[in-house]
Amino acid sequence: MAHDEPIAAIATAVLSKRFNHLVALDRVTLTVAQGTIFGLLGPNGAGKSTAIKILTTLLDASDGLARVAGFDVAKDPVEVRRRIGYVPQLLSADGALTAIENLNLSARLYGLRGKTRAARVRDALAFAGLEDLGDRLVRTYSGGMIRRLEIAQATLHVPEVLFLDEPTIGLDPVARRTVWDKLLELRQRNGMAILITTHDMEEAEVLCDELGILHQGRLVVTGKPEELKAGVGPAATLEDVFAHYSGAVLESGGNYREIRESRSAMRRLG
Ligand SMILES: Nc1ncnc2c1ncn2[C@@H]1O[C@H](COP(=O)(O)OP(=O)(O)OP(=O)(O)O)[C@@H](O)[C@H]1O
Repeated sequence: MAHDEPIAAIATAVLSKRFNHLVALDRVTLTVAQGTIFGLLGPNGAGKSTAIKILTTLLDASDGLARVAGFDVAKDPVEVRRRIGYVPQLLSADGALTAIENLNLSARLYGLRGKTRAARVRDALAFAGLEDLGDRLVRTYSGGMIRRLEIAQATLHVPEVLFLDEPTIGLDPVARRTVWDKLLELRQRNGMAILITTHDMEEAEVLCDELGILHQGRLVVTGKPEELKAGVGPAATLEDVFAHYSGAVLESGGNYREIRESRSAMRRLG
């Protein structure tokens, strides 16, 4: 490998995870370049969340290697954590606090202080489009506003790689599009690499530069949306690609169990 080759945002080699006898991730080898928005697709139980948890240092792999922003997740987890942001599947903002309080809390956790902290919180509030609502309790926000706040919280320290687990599940089409715009803005402004999991084929097509399909823990294909479609057939849609590689057909709107879970989390906040 040439010395001046840029460090990959994410690089895994034969990464595996077993839960007792269940193989949740099976020898996954993947590279995501800096500045790429990568969409990880796959039916329920395919291993998407497990992959994100290993890459964000929340879970140990059973075998194989994973490097994020150039650091080994097993050997240098603290260095990895400094360089990543993570928006989990269930809501993470605190509904009993205001947006400004939530942002200040995250900023403290990232070790930001004084004027830098105040400036970052101000910028983050503007980024989330919540300047006029920063003093309101988050439980009064819509789902889209909460998601924008969570993305702002997860990027206060300007990470090199941002992970989002089903970022737009349960959002209406307008709110969903606003979240896409925010992610595109982060990529454009900071060259951030972004890895999302999704069941939403429109999201995969419109937002993602590259896709990977996980099926029973195995990464069965990766490529740009256009390449994947062309590989399946002349008039193939991404739904066809998904069905071809995973044998699964998506119900419209994605997975219902998850939508129910995210809605019940929103109810808890409200
Ligand atoms: N802590 C755990 N203990 C045992 N099994 C687990 C654990 N976490 C995940 N699994 C199993 O590992 C497999 C992969 O789960 P994972 O949550 O990564 O899938 P996913 O692709 O994210 O699915 P979904 O789309 O439903 O979120 C599933 O069979 C799941 O039941």
